[in-house]
Amino acid sequence: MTDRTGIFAGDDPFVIARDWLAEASKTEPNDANAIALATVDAQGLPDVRMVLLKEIEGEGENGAFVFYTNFESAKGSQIEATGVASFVMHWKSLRRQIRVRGHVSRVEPELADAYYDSRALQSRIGAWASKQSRPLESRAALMAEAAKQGINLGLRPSRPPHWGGYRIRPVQIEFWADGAFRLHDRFQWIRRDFAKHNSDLRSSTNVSDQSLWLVTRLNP
Ligand SMILES: Cc1cc2nc3c(=O)[nH]c(=O)nc-3n(C[C@H](O)[C@H](O)[C@H](O)COP(=O)(O)O)c2cc1C
Repeated sequence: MTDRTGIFAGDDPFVIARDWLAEASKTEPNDANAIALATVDAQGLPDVRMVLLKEIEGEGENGAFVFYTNFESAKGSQIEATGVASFVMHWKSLRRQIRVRGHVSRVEPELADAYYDSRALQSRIGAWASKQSRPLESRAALMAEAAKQGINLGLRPSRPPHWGGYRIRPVQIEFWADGAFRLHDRFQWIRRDFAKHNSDLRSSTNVSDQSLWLVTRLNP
């Protein structure tokens, strides 16, 4: 049992996350959907950068977070090698954060095509022109490449094979809201199947409880 009320109330973390993001979209000056996405490299060294969260999909078993990028970028290589990522989003205007850890897979090509096609033409051309995260001789070289691609690709470019979406299926989601005197509220949602395989969490799982998530209030 938890004493979850107000902004923390609800049976599904994806519904709560969507509500919080909708609220933040009204109060943030820009990019309320920006997330700091963390991955690890082959040495286990963490890496982090901002990306834009493009979708909070579904709920329950089917819930997920989606962003788009270049598969051959540093983050792309790290995700392809490890299959995991985490992110945090923080809204200064609301004084709230959401943290997510999970498994990552590519979104279906048809879905990525649809999102790609919805973008501005210059952005679609940019996805072809940029070899994201690899060295670039000069800004002029990038502009020349974009101009060249623009001529070759025409007005309806297809999605580049190296560009698409990643879907994060969380094993853990935490909702945090600022409280007076640093006595913040924190609620951690952990997938029960994940908790069972994690020795630090196993003791807190109730085998008779069939719900998908184990929800725990944490000390600030
Ligand atoms: C607010 C903000 C939003 C961004 N959104 C994206 C994005 O959606 N996708 C992306 O590939 N890069 C995005 N970037 C750029 C990334 O932070 C990063 O520079 C780039 O993806 C290369 O990262 P990597 O070398 O770790 O792969 C964004 C940057 C900022 C500051």
